[in-house]
Order: sequence, then structure tokens, then C-alpha cells
Amino acid sequence: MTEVAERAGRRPVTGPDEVVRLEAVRKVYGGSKHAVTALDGVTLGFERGTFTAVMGPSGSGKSTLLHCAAGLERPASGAVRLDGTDLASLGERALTRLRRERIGFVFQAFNLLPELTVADNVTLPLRLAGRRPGRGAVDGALERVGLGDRRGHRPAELSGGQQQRVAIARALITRPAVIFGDEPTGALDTGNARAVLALLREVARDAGRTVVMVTHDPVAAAYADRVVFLSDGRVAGMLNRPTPERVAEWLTRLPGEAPGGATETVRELW
Ligand SMILES: Nc1ncnc2c1ncn2[C@@H]1O[C@H](COP(=O)(O)OP(=O)(O)OP(=O)(O)O)[C@@H](O)[C@H]1O
Repeated sequence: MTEVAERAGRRPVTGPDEVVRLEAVRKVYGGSKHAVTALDGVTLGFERGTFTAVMGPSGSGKSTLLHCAAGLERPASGAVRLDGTDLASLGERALTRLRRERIGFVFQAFNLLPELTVADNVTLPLRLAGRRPGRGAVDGALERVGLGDRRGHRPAELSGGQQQRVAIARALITRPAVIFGDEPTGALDTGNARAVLALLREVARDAGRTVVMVTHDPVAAAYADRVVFLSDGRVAGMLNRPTPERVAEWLTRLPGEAPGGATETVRELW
């Protein structure tokens, strides 16, 4: 753990092609009496076209990390850069605009509007941003997620997996710099979860998007290029080219000290 933190301190301020960079981010909830340190000095970069899974025990700070990286919450100290912009330099309106235009979100509960068609759900972020969606863009996004023939359907007429794919098409429509997923497969059965994970991987590899996903599931995490492990609000380690077995092994070591293998994987990265 210490090794990661120390090495993180020596890293350059921005990496080669990092779309998102957190630098010594601390986030504290509550007042002085009941303060909870959700993030305790997280330094981390996410490179363009990569798929990262964020894992760790309940309460380790995964959602808080996502929220700070996406500008949904402001850190107590430290910095977040997204697509070249220091989020602290933006006021609320500019931050909202940046979120709409540069970030896609995929949540466990698909968050589709039931009264809108699939096509209208997908184009919602563009319309909220005052842009007029072209038919080609909508069809392209729906075809990418394998739902080209469902544009006129309502969410209730689709399976959970299909609804999540609509949510991914909606996340893609603005051509965002980064897509954040908070347990995107948490409500899906195995088959649908696999399809959604394969799609997220494809979105990173083929479409060059940067995907960051919080998950509790080692099998889901193994679809990513890299797993970041959090423990007590800190980066406890990282694993490149994860397999479900190695991820599970890592999880059993958290939040305690990570011996042998941890050092080996830390070396892989730094
Ligand atoms: N709005 C809040 N107010 C007070 N404390 C909070 C708030 N949000 C999170 N926390 C606390 O911050 C810590 C980190 O929470 P976070 O939700 O980021 O963890 P997590 O790893 O995503 O957990 P889980 O896997 O259970 O979703 C926890 O101790 C949590 O109780």
C-alpha cells in the first residue's frame, strides 16, 4: 500500500494520454464530530481508450471516487482534471455542461424515462445540451449496441440487458471523453451482464472511449484492462490484464497488507 502511495507521489502531474487524472484527492463527509474520510489522498490516471474496473470492500470509497472524478462532488483537497480541464476552475453551470457533453453515465438502475421511446431516451443528453440529434447519430449509437431495430420501443418493452444497452447508447451519443459505470451489471443476469461488459470493452477498444466501472464482481472486473483496488479511501493496488481468479485473490487480501503478489503487480504498473 505504502509502496503505491510513495510511487504515486513521484509520478508526473499528467500522464501521456490521460483523459481523467486525480491528484491527491481527499473527500470528507460530515462535520468535525462525525467526519468520514471517504477518499484519503487518491492519485490515479485513466488513459484514453482503456477500460478500468474499480473494486474494494463496501465503504472503501468506490462511488465517491467516481463522483469526484465526474465532478458530481467536489474534493476537500487535491485536484481532478478531466479532458484537460481542472474541475475546480469551473462554476456549477460550466461543470454541468462539461458533464453533459464530455461524460457518459451508466448506472445499475438503467435510469431510462419510461414514457420516452428508445430513440428519445438516447438523444436526451444532446437535447438537454441544446443540440439537435441527427438521425444518423441515433441509428449509429443504437446499432453499436445491437438495438438498431428497437428505436420506437418503450423501455418496458425491453429486457433488462436491452435497457442497459440503451443506457450505453445514451452514454455514447455525445461522444464523451469518459464513461463512468456504477455497478452497470448489478441488476442483470449472467448472460445479459456478459453482453453489456463485452460492449463496454468494445467501446473502449474499438471506439477509443475511456471506461471506468465500479463493480463487486471479479468476473465483471476481468473484462477490464486494469483493476484498481481501493481500501479505506486509498489505492491499495492495481492489477493489469486481470483474470477472475487473480481479482478474487486480491479481494481476499483487502484491506490488510498485500504481500508478495501485490508488489509484483505494482511493479507491472509503475
Ligand atoms: N453523502 C454521504 N454522507 C456521509 N458519508 C458518506 C456519504 N457518501 C459516502 N459516505 C461514506 O463514505 C465512505 C465511502 O463511501 P462510498 O459510497 O464511496 O463507498 P463504496 O466503496 O462505493 O461502498 P459500496 O460498495 O457499499 O457502495 C463510507 O464510509 C460512506 O459511509
